[in-house]
Amino acid sequence: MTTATPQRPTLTSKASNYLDERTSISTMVSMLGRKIFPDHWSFMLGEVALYSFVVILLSGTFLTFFFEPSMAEVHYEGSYVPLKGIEMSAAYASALDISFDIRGGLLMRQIHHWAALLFVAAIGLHMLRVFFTGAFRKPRELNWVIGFILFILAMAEGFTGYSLPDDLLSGNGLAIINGMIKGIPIVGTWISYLLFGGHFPGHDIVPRLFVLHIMLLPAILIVMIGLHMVLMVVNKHTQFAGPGRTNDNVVGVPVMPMFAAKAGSFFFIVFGVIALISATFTINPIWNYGPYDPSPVSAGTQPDWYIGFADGALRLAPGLESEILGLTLSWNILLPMAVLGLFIVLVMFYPFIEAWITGDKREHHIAERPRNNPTRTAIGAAGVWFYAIMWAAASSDLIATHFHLNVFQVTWALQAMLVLGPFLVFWLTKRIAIGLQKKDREILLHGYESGNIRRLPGGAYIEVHEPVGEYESWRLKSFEAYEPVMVRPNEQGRITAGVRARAALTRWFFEDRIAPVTRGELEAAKHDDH
Ligand code: HEM
Ligand code: HEM
Repeated sequence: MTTATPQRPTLTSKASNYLDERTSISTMVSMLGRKIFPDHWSFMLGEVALYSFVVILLSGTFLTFFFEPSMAEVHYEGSYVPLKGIEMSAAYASALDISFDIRGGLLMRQIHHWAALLFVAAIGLHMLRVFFTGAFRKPRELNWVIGFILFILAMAEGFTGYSLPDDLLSGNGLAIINGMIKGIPIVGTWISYLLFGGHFPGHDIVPRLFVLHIMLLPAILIVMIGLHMVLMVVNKHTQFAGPGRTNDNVVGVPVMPMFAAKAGSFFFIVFGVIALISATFTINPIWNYGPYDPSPVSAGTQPDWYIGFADGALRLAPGLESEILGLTLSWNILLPMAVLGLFIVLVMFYPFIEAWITGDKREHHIAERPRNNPTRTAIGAAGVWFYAIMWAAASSDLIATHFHLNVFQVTWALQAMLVLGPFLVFWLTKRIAIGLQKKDREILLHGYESGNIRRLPGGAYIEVHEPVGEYESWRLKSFEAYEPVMVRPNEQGRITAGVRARAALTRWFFEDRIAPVTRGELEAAKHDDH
């Protein structure tokens, strides 16, 4: 008989015991390790956002070592010959040094910039995925709001970063912001004075934006992303319908080891793709633009893609001004600011607005197929259209020059598309979604059309339908019934205007609703097919 010799503790086990005895971290690690993640390609978008943020942090830290956030005037003496001896700010000179005289500097600038572009794109698509699958419904409304704040913070990070190198483009961007601020009646001029430390452009804006860009905003972003992830774990992830997947379970792979291995490798893929793009495609060649000078106005320039919608909104606003009590009201600035503000508030609080309209207080853990909620999908499509037109309008001059059109006509066409387009897109999307629902109903009840026509002994012709597979049938059947809210008098027995408005909205939301297939209908269909 042999006795097992006790194994000597290894250095790692000793270290982990030491840590665990002092922090009880093992409980958390094992809980998190057992967490289940469902699998669907669209859940990758949030991950891309997360990993590109890590790339931004790494490259941004590198840039901070060499960037000089100062608007003190210097004469450029670096190795880029065309700008030699030119007067510029220390910030612009240091960004040129990073590009030409610091080893790996240009690649890092490009990695930082490309990662920022990808970051905001991934967030935008992630947000659309969450919206169109209804993943923002109870209990995830708060995480939607946190996510939306992240989106705003990301745009603020992008704008402040873009303004740091103090080249002609970043200066033009700041000039637009200055104009917008000054357009606010009464307080505008004062706010501009405070922000720029005197007359625009002043000498303070770059160091101020630098503090925001590398310290305050990233710190808030990191905390909010942490909160976003904690809430995601607490609420559990939604999953698409399938055999064995219910509102009360999550089917997928555990974090340890499968998901962690997958996520780890995916991080390196995202990093690799960003590095490859950055090594091969120029972004923001500031040496071509020259230092900022308020007098030259460059034509055909574009902001980073995610700021385009704000620029476009300004271009589409009618050039109206009125004077009240000696105050000039610039509607060309106030109107787009009000419309954008309203748009942002509506998107941010959409989960609460929809829940109020539908009166739905249930928890939802199954991601909805966009067609199964035609009104929401149509609202989303109309919103995307509205955003896309404002975004396209940021290039109205380029559209005109490229297609040899009159820039005024391009603006009028875009204005019409901005105002009328959302209604058309809403109607069209809703009809398509309802059409798809009807098709799903048909498939579920009678199977797929096979195109195979048979003649029966009695002479009649029938088309043979192929039965739906088990997985497909789960997908088609997973359709939650929604009911419009009933109008009820309040405690005083009165029907208030609020109740009436809610009733009208709920009717509108559920208009042309397709009811889910019932068990009775399925049985009857089976019987018919026999
Ligand atoms: C810095 C930006 C963001 C990062 C890094 C991020 C990251 C993530 C990740 C990794 C997930 C889990 C995987 C997935 O579902 O894709 C997730 C889920 C989620 N995110 Fe974000 N997100 C960000 C912004 C947003 C925005 C802008 C919104 C909405 C306005 C949002 C709303 C949500 C919601 C509701 C979930 C839970 C989804 C579910 O359970 O199906 N997030 N986020
Ligand atoms: C979501 C977060 C961030 C976004 C979207 C972002 C975006 C940008 C952009 C677009 C630029 C202009 C780059 C160029 O010159 O072509 C920039 C510059 C810069 N960023 Fe960031 N950034 C972020 C976070 C950070 C962080 C966390 C740091 C520091 C740790 C940082 C440090 C810098 C520095 C020093 C510059 C100026 C250098 C230069 O322009 O060459 N950034 N950022």
